[in-house]
Amino acid sequence: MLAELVGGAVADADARAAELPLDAVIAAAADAPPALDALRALAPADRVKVIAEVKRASPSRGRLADIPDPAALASLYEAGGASAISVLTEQRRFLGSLDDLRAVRAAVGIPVLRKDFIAQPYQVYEARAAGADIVLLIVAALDQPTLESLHALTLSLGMTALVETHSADEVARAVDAGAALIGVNARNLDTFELDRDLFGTLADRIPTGVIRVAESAVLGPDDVAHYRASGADVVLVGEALVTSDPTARLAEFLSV
Ligand SMILES: O=C(O)c1ccccc1NCC(=O)[C@H](O)[C@H](O)COP(=O)(O)O
Repeated sequence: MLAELVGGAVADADARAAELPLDAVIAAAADAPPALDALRALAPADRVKVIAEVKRASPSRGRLADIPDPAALASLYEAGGASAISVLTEQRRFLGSLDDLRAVRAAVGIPVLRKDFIAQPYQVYEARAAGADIVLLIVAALDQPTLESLHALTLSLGMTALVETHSADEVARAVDAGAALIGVNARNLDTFELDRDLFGTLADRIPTGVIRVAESAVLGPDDVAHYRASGADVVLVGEALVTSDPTARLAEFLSV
């Protein structure tokens, strides 16, 4: 499934590149207001921080929520205490778009993550041009030279990369790439199996000074408490927020 998702995202990026060539996207990225400091926003604190996700649908769960106004949802997230917003921009299975990202960027003053299946420089430049402060780089989707070059490109544009892992080997690769923000996704992106204990088994392999993000499978405050007790600085939450009252849910999660 991961290979299919990456292939689709790259094909969609190639189609956009046929309309707006790389040179133009590079120029648009250079013209965009500077990226916000995501490492500061997500820095370890006395309490767990939340990256709140705008997520309409997913391959594992199908349609989750309509979200006609992603900017309004993101504003609720910000008012509710989220430290950053994740916007799924993949179109085929998640029903997201770069327009969602632009709308969210215009509505909030906290960092915005482009959550997509990024495998090409074009996608990094268009993230910056659309106002993203963070891009997702999934270790399992990239060979090491590509991971390192996309990471370096992300930093050169003033952004931060959330480098996503799902095994000890992938954490080692993220560290080798110089990641300052490492996520452990509880979801296996091929089988969709969820393992809430995976973060705890890998957290110690993430060096001190690197921000630790527990991604996926937060359904209630107990899951946040479990991740926090295992060393998470930040949790990334999608489904639980878009399928209920996001303000009330965030308050529960932030009180852990
Ligand atoms: O959510 C999926 O089904 C999925 C399938 C394949 C690749 C990625 C997928 N999701 C992306 C994410 O990592 C999640 O949207 C994010 O971590 C939030 O997860 P959750 O809180 O469990 O909705």
